[in-house]
Amino acid sequence: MSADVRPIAASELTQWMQTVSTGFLTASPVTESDAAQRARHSDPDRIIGAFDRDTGACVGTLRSFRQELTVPGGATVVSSALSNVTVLPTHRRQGLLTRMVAADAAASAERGDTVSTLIAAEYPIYGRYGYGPAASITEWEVDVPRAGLDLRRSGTGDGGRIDLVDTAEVRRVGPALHDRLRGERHGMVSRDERWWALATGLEAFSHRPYREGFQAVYRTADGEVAGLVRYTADDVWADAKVPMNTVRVRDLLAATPAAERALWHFVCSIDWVQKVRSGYRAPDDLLPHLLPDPRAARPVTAADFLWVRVLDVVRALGARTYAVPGTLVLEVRDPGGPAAGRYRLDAGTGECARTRQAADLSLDVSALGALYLGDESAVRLGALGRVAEERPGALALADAVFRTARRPWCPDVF
Ligand SMILES: CC(=O)SCCNC(=O)CCNC(=O)[C@H](O)C(C)(C)COP(=O)(O)OP(=O)(O)OC[C@H]1O[C@@H](n2cnc3c(N)ncnc32)[C@H](O)[C@@H]1OP(=O)(O)O
Repeated sequence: MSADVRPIAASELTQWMQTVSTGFLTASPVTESDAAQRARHSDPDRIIGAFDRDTGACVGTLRSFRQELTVPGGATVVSSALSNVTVLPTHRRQGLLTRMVAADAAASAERGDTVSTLIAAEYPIYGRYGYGPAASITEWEVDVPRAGLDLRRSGTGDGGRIDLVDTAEVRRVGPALHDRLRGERHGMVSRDERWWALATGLEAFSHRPYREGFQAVYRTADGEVAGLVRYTADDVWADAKVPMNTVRVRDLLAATPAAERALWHFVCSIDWVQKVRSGYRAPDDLLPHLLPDPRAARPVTAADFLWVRVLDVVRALGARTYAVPGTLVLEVRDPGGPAAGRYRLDAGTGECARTRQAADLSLDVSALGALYLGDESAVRLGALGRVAEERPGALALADAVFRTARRPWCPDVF
């Protein structure tokens, strides 16, 4: 079976979306109005399909879009974010994904994007294309009775207040709060107006209906919005009328430690709620330690999450800040890719440039992606044979230079 890989025509969008749906094991049909919605919010040149030459059917999909990724220090770099990657089970392992990624990477290089990002469905897929796991997540389940919070009274205890709000208020205050937070937290990615419309049910695809929930805003004593939580709850009662409900946090943004504490205490002290699922948080999230008994928060998922592929090493390394000064010469392997070469990073000034000096470390571009946001340790990658030390002491220096005090956090699936 041979196939053509190319940007799709507008008339092929419904079929393309149906292929995405099938690839993601969703059986519900995609409608013309779903396609019209997707068309309104996508760049048509960046929707790629693989088409079977015998049947003309769309058998593979990949879409990219412009995203801003916050790097250590608070600056952002432009990323080509990959999404909706599927190949039908009838056409898998024939190299279609490889061809679609190559088509998108060529366009990305032409645009001059600094990195490419994605949320990997499965670990083994993307390393071969130069992506490295750059930010991990942990989800906790809080056993509310064990947490030891005072469930008798509500209130923040810090002069701030929490109010339940409607979704329109979330759309009104959410974007500015998110922008404030992503200016401080590396690993976060931009959200556009459409993101908020989908998250709050203003828009929805028919094959992916919106789930109604609750939302609350934290304001400081001065009335400034400093936190937001969106959550859903189930309605489960066990025998003997024991409430067994679980709250699932869909989004919790807090610009200050006070807001973070208040919002977690709020969701962990709602009547009838036995368990709180935190959603995907950074592995060093404060949640467990905001509870009188941190052991009440049990990690239920700990995994890689955001993957980064560095495309332009000079711009990528020049955009972030570094924990300590020091110079490192990196030999980056990227066969046939744009990142290949030798680079000198001056962590003191934050400057990075191509060089002919002898390398201190050599590594694949995927290992550079893993180091980029400060989540991974160069020493650990050295022990795993993924970074080679060409000058004694260079691994330890790279460890100190690249690591960050807080771990990166990407709260969004895209
Ligand atoms: C960013 C996102 O959207 S993540 C979502 C990814 N999509 C999914 O997981 C949906 C279900 N899976 C699929 O649709 C497909 O199996 C895909 C897209 C993962 C892979 O598509 P394919 O066309 O089969 O991949 P392709 O044939 O190009 O594979 C290239 C290489 O990757 C390997 N590979 C591909 N998928 C996997 C996998 N899931 N696990 C391990 N190896 C894999 C192949 O074996 C092949 O290796 P080789 O070059 O050594 O022979």
